[in-house]
Amino acid sequence: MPADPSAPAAPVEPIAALPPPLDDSVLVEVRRNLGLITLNRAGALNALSLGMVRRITQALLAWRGDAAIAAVLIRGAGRPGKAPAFCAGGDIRFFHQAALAGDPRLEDFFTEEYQLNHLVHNYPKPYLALMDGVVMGGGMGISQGGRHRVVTEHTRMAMPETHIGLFPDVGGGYFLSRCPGAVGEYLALTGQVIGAGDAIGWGLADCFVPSAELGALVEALGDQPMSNAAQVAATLAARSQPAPPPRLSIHRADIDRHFFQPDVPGIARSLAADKGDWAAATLATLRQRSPLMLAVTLEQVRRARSLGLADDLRMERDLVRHAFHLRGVTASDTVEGIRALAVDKDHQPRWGDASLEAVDPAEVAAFFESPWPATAHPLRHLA
Ligand SMILES: C/C=C/C(=O)SCCNC(=O)CCNC(=O)[C@H](O)C(C)(C)COP(=O)(O)OP(=O)(O)OC[C@H]1O[C@@H](n2cnc3c(N)ncnc32)[C@H](O)[C@@H]1OP(=O)(O)O
Repeated sequence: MPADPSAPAAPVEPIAALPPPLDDSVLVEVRRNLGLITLNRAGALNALSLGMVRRITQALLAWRGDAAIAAVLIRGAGRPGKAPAFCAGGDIRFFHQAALAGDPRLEDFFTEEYQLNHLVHNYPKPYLALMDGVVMGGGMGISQGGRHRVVTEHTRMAMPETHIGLFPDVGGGYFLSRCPGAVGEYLALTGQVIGAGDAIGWGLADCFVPSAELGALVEALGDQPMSNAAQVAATLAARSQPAPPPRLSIHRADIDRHFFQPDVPGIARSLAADKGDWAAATLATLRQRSPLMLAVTLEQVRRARSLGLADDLRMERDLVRHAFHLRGVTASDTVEGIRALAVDKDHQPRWGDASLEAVDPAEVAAFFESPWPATAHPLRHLA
């Protein structure tokens, strides 16, 4: 069974002291002054396991104080003949299995992944994320805090968690709520996939490099002596190109009008009153999502707007604990959502609430009550 949340948490273990994983799911190498991390689990679109989170964390901590390392770059290994993937998020099949088995590594996963997200955001050296292909969920968590977020023509970016009855975690509240207007609410609730142009336009990426140029970029960064951030930026700028035009930005006024409504039923009513095709498709998407987790997600993004990263991650750590346990594991919309998408693959989740209107506001409020006293919160040490 998972640990009793009211019990004092064990002291936080220094991550650097953890043993490395036994497999090659993350490749870590140094090329002259570049620390290079390659997610190497292409068969699962580089979805993150606990071992991968630990290995990335270990490398970043080791390089943080290493004067020979001028920059860090993270990328995803590809599959021959298939579209590239950076990272499709946390390993949701593991979440499902571990939740049903009461495996305590599920709790460790979220604590350590959120710590890693915080480390990336606060990394003192240039951190480049090559977001070529799928970059979703946990993939966003290890890239959004980076100084140079590179997108390509293959980028398929999303925080798709409401699709699996979850909410956009890994700092999603923090970075989505910083998008312009109500774009954060829109992306969080719908899980809409965006490409390079919209990602740059909405502040979720910094520059565009064609996918075929990424190999040369890595070579250039790893071949030359580098000692400062300006050299890294110049090497990247030399290969950057103008981004392709955004596709969804034409809907910005509608996004703001509908997604600034006070609650999810209000957003649905506003979309229903709009006779356009985009509004109808967007409403249809919302109706497929977990009503409870839509309500939680809207509240999360709105609270996060006035939170710093550390407080946002602490809030998300509370929320993720509740997502699996507040209703009991077997009645959790998250467990059900993962089952439908990735385990049975029937794409027919049976959510706990019959409609958007049926969600109990008191239950939503309970998600925002921490299961831990502040002195025992698993992320109490994050500043
Ligand atoms: C704390 C962290 C939280 C999170 O990050 S929550 C997770 C957020 N991410 C997601 O919800 C994305 C889940 N994945 C998908 O929705 C789809 O994949 C994609 C849209 C990304 C791509 O779809 P397509 O191109 O059709 O590929 P495919 O056949 O679904 O995936 C190839 C293989 O990769 C596995 N896989 C993909 N994403 C994950 C994941 N996040 N965790 C574990 N496995 C994953 C699949 O199951 C499959 O595997 P097989 O070939 O054995 O059926």
